Amino acid sequence: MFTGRQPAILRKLGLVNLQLLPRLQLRTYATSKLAVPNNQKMTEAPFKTLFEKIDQLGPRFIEHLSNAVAIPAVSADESLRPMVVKKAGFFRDQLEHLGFQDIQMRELGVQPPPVENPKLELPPVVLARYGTDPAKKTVLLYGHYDVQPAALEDGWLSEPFKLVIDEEKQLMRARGVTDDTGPVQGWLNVVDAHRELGLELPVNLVVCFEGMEESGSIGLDKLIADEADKYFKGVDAVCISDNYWLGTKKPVLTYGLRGCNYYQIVVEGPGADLHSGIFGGVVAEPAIDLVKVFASLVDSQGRILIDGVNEMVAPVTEKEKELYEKIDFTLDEMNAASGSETCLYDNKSDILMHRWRFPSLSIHGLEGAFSSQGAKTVIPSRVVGKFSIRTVPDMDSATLDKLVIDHCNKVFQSLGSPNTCRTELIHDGAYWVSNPFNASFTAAAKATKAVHGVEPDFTREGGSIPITLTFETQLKTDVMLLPMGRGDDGAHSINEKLDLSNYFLGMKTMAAYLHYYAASETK
Ligand SMILES: NCC(=O)N[C@@H](Cc1c[nH]cn1)C(=O)O
Ligand SMILES: [Zn+2]
Ligand SMILES: [Zn+2]
Repeated sequence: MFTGRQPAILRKLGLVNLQLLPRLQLRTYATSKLAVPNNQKMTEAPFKTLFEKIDQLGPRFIEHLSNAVAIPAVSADESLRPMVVKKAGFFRDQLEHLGFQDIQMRELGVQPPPVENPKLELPPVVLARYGTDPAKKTVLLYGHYDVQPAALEDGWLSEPFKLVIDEEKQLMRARGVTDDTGPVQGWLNVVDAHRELGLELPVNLVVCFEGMEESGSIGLDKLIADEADKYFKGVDAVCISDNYWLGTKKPVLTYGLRGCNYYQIVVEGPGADLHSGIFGGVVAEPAIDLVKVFASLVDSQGRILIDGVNEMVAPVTEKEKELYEKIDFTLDEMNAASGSETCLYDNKSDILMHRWRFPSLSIHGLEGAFSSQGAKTVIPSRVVGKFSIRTVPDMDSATLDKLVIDHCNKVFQSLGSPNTCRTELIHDGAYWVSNPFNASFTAAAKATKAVHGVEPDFTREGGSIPITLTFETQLKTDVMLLPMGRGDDGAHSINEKLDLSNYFLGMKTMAAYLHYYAASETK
């Protein structure tokens, strides 16, 4: 249990909802089983001490996270690029302070089109290593320090770039707490806890933190390919903590991701925005053309209507069907996470299959059109529609691009509009499916059992981490996804949160994973 000093410390940091402050009690997230594994190496580094140290350093770990999320590092917003760079510096400073070596801020050059500012520099990739002992295994930790956009007026309960602790719900709220600033900070805290104890890390670490993940990891593929035999030489396993449990109670380990091809449709016409009373019914309106193209992409049941797309999807096998039945998940959990009863499917298997192994098409937004309160009577002269397709085995990315662009061109042609329309890919990232039967997954499963007292479910994820497949193929190594947050954390949404228990138990699981992996029989 934290001491009575905690609330004052947190108040000084401005971390709590002040009305709730007098009742604030940070719990110690005791593990259900403080295992000392039956392995010689592990008994030298008993978890009990390590886990107690993680709890004891709680205020420091929350303060670091609070400082990190205060930097609005939104990679999709060109005007905020200096903030993304600032956040890279924030983590570099911590790495330095923690004794990491060979710290490099790798520049990736100018961001390729489509982009507003043709001279916009990509944010740096932060590389660092901790230890170079040839007798130890080497684990590469990948994470991203950029975040999705967020604005108070979208419906946040508090400023999105200010960490607030909700004492009643025992959670932290801010953009990035779960995706992916919390887990990135968590890894550094694990190193911090070892150092505070004078406890040697059981593995060498290589860190790769990027600032463009939420915008397709532009530029990172090349760096990884270039460094596979240099900076990343000798990496035995890659661990990524950048996804979520399926539900809210049971920890999971993840062996699959969907890919994501993100497109924009640009429709242009009149020379300027026009008065609809003067020009309405007289000029061809770009927004009308755009919604017609949008409407041709997908139906209200989520079926993709672009010829040839569904035909690329690998068929469902009987063996695969059994997998879904074993997963701990319910329609109620799905509804709770979406805050609605809008699910298109009424049973677990269909939900999981449509989340993990079928493609989906989402319409994200419309740039250039009136979107404020009130009733402005304008005809926008140029609109840009944004949509993406989550991809799955065996879809081919280049073939998909061609099918999508041909489809949009064909539909626009059929409108007979004098406007112009072009569809282009903004960025893409590959899907990834791996085999969860390797030393890294086994170590993570043991760590989960030791910390949470339950065996994890093995899941796939509907989201994407564009660089995952690149790590696997370029480094010729196993990649394992070890999520920290829960399925209802609201990543990318309003009021993104990370439960305090997930932050603390997550760090303990990360720490235990490193120890179990070090002790495994693989090197
Ligand atoms: N936590 C992973 C995540 O949120 N990934 C993003 C990555 C992305 C962004 N654009 C395309 N892929 C996701 O939306 O899945
Ligand atoms: Zn992420
Ligand atoms: Zn994300």
